[in-house]
Amino acid sequence: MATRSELVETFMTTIRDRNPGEDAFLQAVEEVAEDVLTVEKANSAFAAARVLEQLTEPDRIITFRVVWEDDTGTLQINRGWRVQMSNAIGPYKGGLRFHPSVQPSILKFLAFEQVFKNALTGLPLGGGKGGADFDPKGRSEGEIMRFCQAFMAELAHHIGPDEDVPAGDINVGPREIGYLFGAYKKHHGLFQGALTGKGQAFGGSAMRVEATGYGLIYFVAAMLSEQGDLLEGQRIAISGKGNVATHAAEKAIVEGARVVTMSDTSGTVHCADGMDQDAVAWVRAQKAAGGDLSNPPKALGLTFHEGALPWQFEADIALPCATQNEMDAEAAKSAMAGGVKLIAEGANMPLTADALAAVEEAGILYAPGKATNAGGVAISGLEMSQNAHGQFSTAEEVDRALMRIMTQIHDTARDEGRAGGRINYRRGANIAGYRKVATAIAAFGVI
Ligand SMILES: NC(=O)C1=CN([C@@H]2O[C@H](COP(=O)(O)OP(=O)(O)OC[C@H]3O[C@@H](n4cnc5c(N)ncnc54)[C@H](O)[C@@H]3O)[C@@H](O)[C@H]2O)C=CC1
Ligand SMILES: O=C(O)CCC(=O)C(=O)O
Repeated sequence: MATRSELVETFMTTIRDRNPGEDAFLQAVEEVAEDVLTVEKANSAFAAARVLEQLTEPDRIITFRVVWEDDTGTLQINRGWRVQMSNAIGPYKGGLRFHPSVQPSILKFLAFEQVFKNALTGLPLGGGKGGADFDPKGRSEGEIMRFCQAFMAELAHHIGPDEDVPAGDINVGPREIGYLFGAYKKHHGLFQGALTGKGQAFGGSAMRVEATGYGLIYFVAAMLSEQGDLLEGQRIAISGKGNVATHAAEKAIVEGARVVTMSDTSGTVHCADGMDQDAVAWVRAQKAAGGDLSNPPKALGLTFHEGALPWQFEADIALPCATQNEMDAEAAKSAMAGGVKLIAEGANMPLTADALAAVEEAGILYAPGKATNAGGVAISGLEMSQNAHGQFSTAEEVDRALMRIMTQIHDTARDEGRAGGRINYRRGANIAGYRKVATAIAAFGVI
């Protein structure tokens, strides 16, 4: 009988051959394969359906040209994509990212992760991801609007409330979703919930903006509670300055934790005593204005460290909330040397494979993004049902639902991940997400 690592190696050889050079995608697949291939092998229906192999091959990837005019009247050409990975348990669902680094390998890894994450929410959501290699940095409001409209002119052919429901991701927030939804509505002449993260004036859910960051903190609270510990008084190092980072910081402060860092590509702002909400609001305003964190007002009590990562400062908890592979093994070791005993991912796959190995070897608590940042897509799922029923929930109701869903994801990952007196949340999340999707795929027969 093949050992577990032989199983993974044989499987990954096929996947590598089929996806040469797609490093981020291969990294995400290998991490899941390590945990689920033995489950697949032990279940004859899953094995016969070759579920994991099916899930590594997107249902389709739509590629399109996006032509728009900049403020000087010059024609600009970008490339857009939508990776529709799996609709086994619901319509394709996942965000849109506008960033110059966007290309199919990145979107395939994000869409692959999204399949498992969405299954963990317990809602009927398939997995997808999309975006464009458009860089909004330095672009005017008019340019952003025209880009969004040109992007949607193509994407509108491929999405719809029962087909594929995009939302935001890096550089796609409420403003961009407004432009995208307006363009979708005009294209089809229909008012349909084909996007989530919409403004509440036109079908959006309360709390969608806050959901990913708040949900991350609810998940961390559940991890700590499992250890008989509390958030109150914990020093939390956060990376990033975007939607996830700032809402995680905001909620952590409300819960009595001390947020000691936030960051961007220019460096890290630090406050050993813990930032207040004014400091978080300033960080958020810098992101909105396209500025960096290099010059915090004195009154906020922040010190700026050019080029520094948050992981070189003392903390109890690390929440990487910026982007993929932002924390390498050296950074992870530095965080642990500085006192970090729990790492929970706000971003998608922010730890490199080596960082993950270092964290697991050290035996500290770790939870993967597909579990911890699922709050955003969960509230997107609730936005879809609110749109379908024409009935809207209050912020308090949505927040309660968010807490319930995050606690349920925590408990599911904990129960599947218990081994030898320890909890392996990575394994638990991978197996629980896989099982749900695999059961559906196996039921469909050969199709
Ligand atoms: N917005 C959402 O609801 C969800 C977002 N995520 C993930 O959270 C992460 C952050 O997304 P948002 O906060 O929504 O984006 P955002 O557009 O609001 O903020 C972008 C963040 O990414 C950082 N960033 C971007 N490129 C970077 C780079 N090359 N190096 C270092 N930092 C970089 C920025 O400093 C900023 O913190 C991403 O991994 C995203 O996929 C995950 C689940 C849901
Ligand atoms: O709400 C959504 O559909 C998008 C969420 C997302 O992109 C993510 O979970 O990474």
